[in-house]
Order: sequence, then C-alpha cells, then structure tokens
Amino acid sequence: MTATKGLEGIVAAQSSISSIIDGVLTYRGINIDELAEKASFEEVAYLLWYGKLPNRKELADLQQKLDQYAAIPNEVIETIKLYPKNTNSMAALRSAVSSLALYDPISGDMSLEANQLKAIKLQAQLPTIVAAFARIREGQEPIAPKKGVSIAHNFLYMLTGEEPDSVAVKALDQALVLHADHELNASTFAARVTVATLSDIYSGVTSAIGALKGPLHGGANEAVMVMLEEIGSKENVTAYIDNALANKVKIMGFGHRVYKNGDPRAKHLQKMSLELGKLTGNLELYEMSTQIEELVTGRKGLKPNVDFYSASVYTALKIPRDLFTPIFAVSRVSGWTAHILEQYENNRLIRPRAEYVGPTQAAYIPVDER
Ligand SMILES: CC(=O)SCCNC(=O)CCNC(=O)[C@H](O)C(C)(C)COP(=O)(O)OP(=O)(O)OC[C@H]1O[C@@H](n2cnc3c(N)ncnc32)[C@H](O)[C@@H]1OP(=O)(O)O
Ligand SMILES: O=C([O-])CC(=O)C(=O)O
Repeated sequence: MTATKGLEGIVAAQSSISSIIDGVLTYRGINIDELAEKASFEEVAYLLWYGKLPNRKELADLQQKLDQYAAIPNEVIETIKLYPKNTNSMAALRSAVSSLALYDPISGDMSLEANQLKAIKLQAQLPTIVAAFARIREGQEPIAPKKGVSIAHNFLYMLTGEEPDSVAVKALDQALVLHADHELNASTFAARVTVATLSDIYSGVTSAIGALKGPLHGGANEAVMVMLEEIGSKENVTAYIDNALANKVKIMGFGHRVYKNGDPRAKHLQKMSLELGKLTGNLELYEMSTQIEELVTGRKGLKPNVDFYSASVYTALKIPRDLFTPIFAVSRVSGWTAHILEQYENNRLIRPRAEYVGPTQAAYIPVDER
C-alpha cells in the first residue's frame, strides 16, 4: 500500500453536481462563464440542489422559503453575543452553524424532504449569522433579514442597516455564483466524509466550514488582502514578490491543485475588480493585483485562483477583510449541501487506508522502566 500525498489525482467519488474538465468548470453541465453572466445566486443554488434551473414558480417558492427561514433563533444570537469580540470570524461561523442544529426540530430527521429543507434553512441562515456576528462584535444590534430580496441584497443590508446600491448587489451576487460549488474540493470532501457516517447535515456543514477556514483553501482570500495591505502600494510590489519567492513563501491566491492553466473564475473576478475600482475611483488595489499577477505568472508560471481578485472586489464593496472567507461559506453552503444530499442518495462509508510507516514489533515497556 502506497499513499498518494494529498490524494492528488485520486478519484474519490462520483458526482453530477459540478465538473472540471480540461480547465472548464460547469455546474450541472452549464458553463460557469454563462452562469456568471446570466444567473442569479438563487437560481444557481436551486440548480445545484435539484439538478435543473428553476422555472418562475419554483424560483418564487425558493425565495419564499429563504424568506421564511432567514431569521436565526434568538438563542443563537444570544450565544454570539457571548463570543470574544476579537474571535476569528470563521471560528464564530463554525460555532454558530453548529448550534443551529440544537434549535432545529428536524435536525435528526434523515428523510430526503427534511434534508432538502435543512439545506434551504442553512442557505438562508448563514448570511444572517455572518452579518449578525459582524455587528455584534462592533457593539451594534443585529438587523433582522428583509423579505423578498436576494441573498446578496439581504446580506449587505443586514451588515450595514442601509439599502445597498444595485451595483454592489450585482457584484456580490456574481461572486456568490462563482463560489457556489467546485467538485471535490477539501471542504466539500470533509462534508461528504462526515455525512457518509450517516451523521446529520449540520455536522457535515460544520466540518466543511472548518476545512474552508484554512489559508490553503477558502482562507486564502483574506490572506490575499493581508498581503496587499503589507505591500501597501504599487512601488513595493516587485520587491515584496521577489523577496517572498526567494524565501519560498507561498503567494496567496495563486496556484491550484486541479487548474494548471488558470482558474476560469478568476477572469470574472478580475473584471469585477476593475469595474468596481473605476466606479469607486480607486484602482490602486486592482493595479497592484495585476502587477502581482504579472510577476508571479512570469517568475513561477502560477496563475491566480478564485481567491485572488475576490480580495479587491470585496474591499471595493467595503466588506471587512475577515468577512471574506465567511462570505465564501455563504455561497459554498449551496454546494456543500448539494453534495451532502448526493452522498445520502447513494451512501457508503468513506474510509480509506493509511500506509503505515511507523515502527513494527515494538515492545511494551512498563512505566517504571522507561
Ligand atoms: C478556493 C481555493 O481553495 S483556491 C486555493 C487557495 N489557496 C491559495 O491560494 C494558497 C496558495 N496556493 C497554494 O498553497 C497551492 O497552490 C494550493 C494549496 C492551492 C495547491 O496545492 P498543491 O496542489 O498541493 O501544490 P503544492 O503546494 O504542492 O505546490 C506545488 C509547487 O508549486 C509551488 N507553489 C504552489 N502554489 C504556490 C504559491 N501560491 N506561491 C508560490 N509557490 C507555489 C509550491 O511551493 C511547490 O513548489 P515545489 O515543487 O518547488 O515545492
Ligand atoms: O477545488 C479546490 O481545490 C479549491 C477551489 O478552487 C474551490 O473550492 O473553489
């Protein structure tokens, strides 16, 4: 038995949710480029869960359910108020999402209908949790979700208490579409491993949030912003990148396990970053980012991934840096839950083997003789 480090190239599940074939990403067979231009995030969530785009009535029914479940239990709000104010935002999200299960009377109901409803509840409630956490830590009261608006609109409204402008809503909606699913990435795999024991959907999503938090995965979008802030201005880019590469420091937002010729989502985020930069009259972050891209691609052949330009996009939307990864979770919960439903549909325990490399035939030495 020989282990493959990082399971690179190992096909560990069958799935009909999203595909990456020859560098092209599709959700249920529809090219992400088309979805990014034309679809709303709610349509995409429906597509991921049910395998087809919703008609008007199906979309209206989904919107009605999202409205119905967007408020989070008061007990969850009260516990968020007890979290340390400077706690990590993904740790807060992980804890709050885990606690949702305690107040959901159907959390242990494993029927398909109950699990489909729990997927919608989680999708409705994650944005409310992230916005509530962001306000509570600032000493502000959380804002109740609005009815009849998109998740992107509602999130920006709950964050600020003000009606967001349509450009910001459109940009966030598009970012949510681009982050919704991505085949067997680490957090989705964590979710599938968890529920393959027949544990519940809340356990699966809690595992997934834990996996997304790390900087080699979703946490990279925040790390990109840390890097941009450290660099400070365009004049410093070359020295910073040269120094990082010379010291074998990874440049956040570059490289990918599957894409070797570029991540198809990155170009959409780059375009958004440019457009938002022009609109806000501040192109500094966009220009620094393109300069970094030129250097890293030129020196190492590495291309930006989905996390790279999302940092400047979210900053242009005035979203605090440590909410970038929670926003990734707000989008990816659609994909996680779709994968969890798919796993339940044709389940088998996921239990690979390890290549043992430790000592063999070691003797037990009594404690007083060690
Ligand atoms: C939503 C997402 O999860 S997208 C990914 C987000 N993560 C990041 O942006 C973090 C930075 N990138 C990385 O760490 C990696 O490219 C990963 C984790 C995305 C992919 O990792 P792997 O497929 O395991 O590639 P691995 O880390 O083994 O890298 C292969 C080689 O490229 C180098 N490399 C990979 N990414 C980078 C990078 N961002 N900067 C500098 N060098 C890099 C590695 O140092 C390694 O070089 P070596 O062979 O000389 O040791
Ligand atoms: O697929 C991966 O390994 C990481 C990624 O890009 C994602 O989860 O969106």
